[in-house]
Amino acid sequence: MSPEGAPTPLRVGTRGSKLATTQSQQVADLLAAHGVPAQLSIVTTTGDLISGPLAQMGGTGVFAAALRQELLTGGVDLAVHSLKDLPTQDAFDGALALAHPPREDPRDALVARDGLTLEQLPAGAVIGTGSPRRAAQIRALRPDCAIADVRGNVGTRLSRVRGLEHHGVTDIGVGRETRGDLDAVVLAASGLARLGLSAVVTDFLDPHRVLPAAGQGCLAVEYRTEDTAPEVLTALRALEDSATRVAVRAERALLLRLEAGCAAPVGAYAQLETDEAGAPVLVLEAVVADPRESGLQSSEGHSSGKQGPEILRETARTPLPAGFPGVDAATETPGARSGEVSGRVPGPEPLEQAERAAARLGTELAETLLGRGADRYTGAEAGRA
Ligand SMILES: NCc1[nH]cc(CCC(=O)O)c1CC(=O)O
Repeated sequence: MSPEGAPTPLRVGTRGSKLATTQSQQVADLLAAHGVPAQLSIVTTTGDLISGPLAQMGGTGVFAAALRQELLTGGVDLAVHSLKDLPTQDAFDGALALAHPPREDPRDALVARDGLTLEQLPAGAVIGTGSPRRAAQIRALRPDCAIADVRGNVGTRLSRVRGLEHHGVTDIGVGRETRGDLDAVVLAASGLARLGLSAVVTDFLDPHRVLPAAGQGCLAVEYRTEDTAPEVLTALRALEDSATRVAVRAERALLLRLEAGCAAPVGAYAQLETDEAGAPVLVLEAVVADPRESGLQSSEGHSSGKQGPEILRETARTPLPAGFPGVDAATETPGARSGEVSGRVPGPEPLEQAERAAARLGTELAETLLGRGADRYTGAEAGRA
């Protein structure tokens, strides 16, 4: 607020891509609906000017780093990220924190020619993706199909599918000769939905068969812990979803323990369930794939290996505090529920307790995977694949 009381719009930092500005505007609109007028402030990075294989120069983390820098130095008041592109390491000693709006569709989506599903694609079909995680899992299901390395924004990728050449015609970097050269591409369902493009999806892939990236489908709103205005904190709390917060805590703890970056062949998906007695349980599924048989590595080109890559798969679960997430932990006071939890020693608040359990779950599942040799495929070396 200015001294006169007229609201100064909050500056919401965002990347400049159509997907980024669309989803950031959705957050700005939510903030406005909660009484905090907000406008986008596009943060351009050197990475945005390069159309080459970004994953090989350190991945999408470079975009997040530039946004975070702008937030830390006060150039913007908030930053909106796709959570899956946000590095897991906290390098800022608590100077920044995240609010988590409810997760949207976590699934990967196949966009194929002629309305085909993954199952219906003919043998020899070529499927485009730049993600070793998607490539490996798709190859495991369809070892008779080939993978093509596809990069670029959503429009560019869609234009590679035969019949969808009209997408992305104004994008820089899409060559006329590569339009329509593939049978299908795989993209995040949430990204397509935010752009109003869900109708192009021909097969929503079961998230238990093709595990999404940690945090896929989630936006994260980052803010400074020291000097964010109280009315902004109130608005952020209103768009916060505790079930999402706890699920992604488990997924990202797994990633952190595996020392895996956003380009690593790791899938992780956590969901809140209830056990037979109706008590809340967090279930975490994870895969670590061998990227060498994914068909993405250049030495192989379009891989034609007879069998798909090795996939390490594990599932683990942990109980959560009774009542979670039905209670609004943000407004709860420790004594408020003492009637319901009689006989229990007063402990940390349910949300905090749930987050700790989630982080432990992720770390322990990562250790199980490491015990099975997952370090062969993740970490500094393999993450470049
Ligand atoms: N790596 C690119 C990226 N980062 C975030 C999304 C949108 C989905 C999301 O917010 O999780 C996408 C597009 C895609 O993976 O198809």
